[in-house]
Amino acid sequence: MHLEVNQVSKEFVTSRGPLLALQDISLHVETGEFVCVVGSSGSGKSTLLRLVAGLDLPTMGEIVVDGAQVIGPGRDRGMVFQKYTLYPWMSVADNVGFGLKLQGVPAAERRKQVQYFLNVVGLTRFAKAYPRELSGGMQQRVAIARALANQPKILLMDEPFGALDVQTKENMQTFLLKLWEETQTTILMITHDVEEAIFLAQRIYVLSAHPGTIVEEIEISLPAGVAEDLHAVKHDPQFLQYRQKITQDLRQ
Ligand SMILES: Nc1ncnc2c1ncn2[C@@H]1O[C@H](COP(=O)(O)OP(=O)(O)OP(=O)(O)O)[C@@H](O)[C@H]1O
Repeated sequence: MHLEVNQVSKEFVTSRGPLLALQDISLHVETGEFVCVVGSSGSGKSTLLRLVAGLDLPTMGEIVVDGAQVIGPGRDRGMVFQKYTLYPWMSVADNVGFGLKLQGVPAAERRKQVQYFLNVVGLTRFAKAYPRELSGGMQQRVAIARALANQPKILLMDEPFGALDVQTKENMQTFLLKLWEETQTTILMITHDVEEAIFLAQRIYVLSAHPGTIVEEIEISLPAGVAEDLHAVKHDPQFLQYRQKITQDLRQ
């Protein structure tokens, strides 16, 4: 898997004239990587992810996945949004299997896949439950299972934990890091949360606002002993250095 965003700009036409949301964005994600784009509100993060998802098209530049230009949504890119986007009338299992059903995967095979991915996100016991019976964090885990069930080349995550309370958010961050390590899923995630980005990503692009431009690319390397412990890592000198640098970049 090789995702490339090449010199992408996006201009919106608004009632107050043209608005340049993204300017000359170039980035890449390789197989198995966990990459975060961090930016403040209005820096164009959602716009960028929508372009990668193929939900909208760039004004200039191109987005390429494994040599093919993105011209619309595709199963090779799985999406997880901030708002829970589960179908309320479907059970958890049916939500996870929905994409497989659309693809025409036979019922028996579908059941196997659904079981597998529910197990991956630790929700086997809730297969028959309905979304309204689950907490926010659990619903987001179902959404992740649903995206993974389609076996995308890359998982695109738009502030997936933005709507969760602090405790649930921390649990989900730890969960996602473990899931990424175990499944070797390629992930591109956008967030405004600098600490979240440093904890999760191997590489971070910092997006500054008006217009959205990439001002920095940072490789993250944290000491093995604390890298997977969200609380310990926040006191690590290296972590604090990254945080200071990114916070400074965001203020530019
Ligand atoms: N469809 C649209 N039409 C016009 N302007 C838009 C549209 N979508 C986004 N914008 C503008 O583009 C800019 C970037 O918006 P975007 O939602 O991508 O930012 P963001 O970084 O995701 O912000 P937030 O973190 O607050 O969600 C904003 O100024 C926004 O008003």
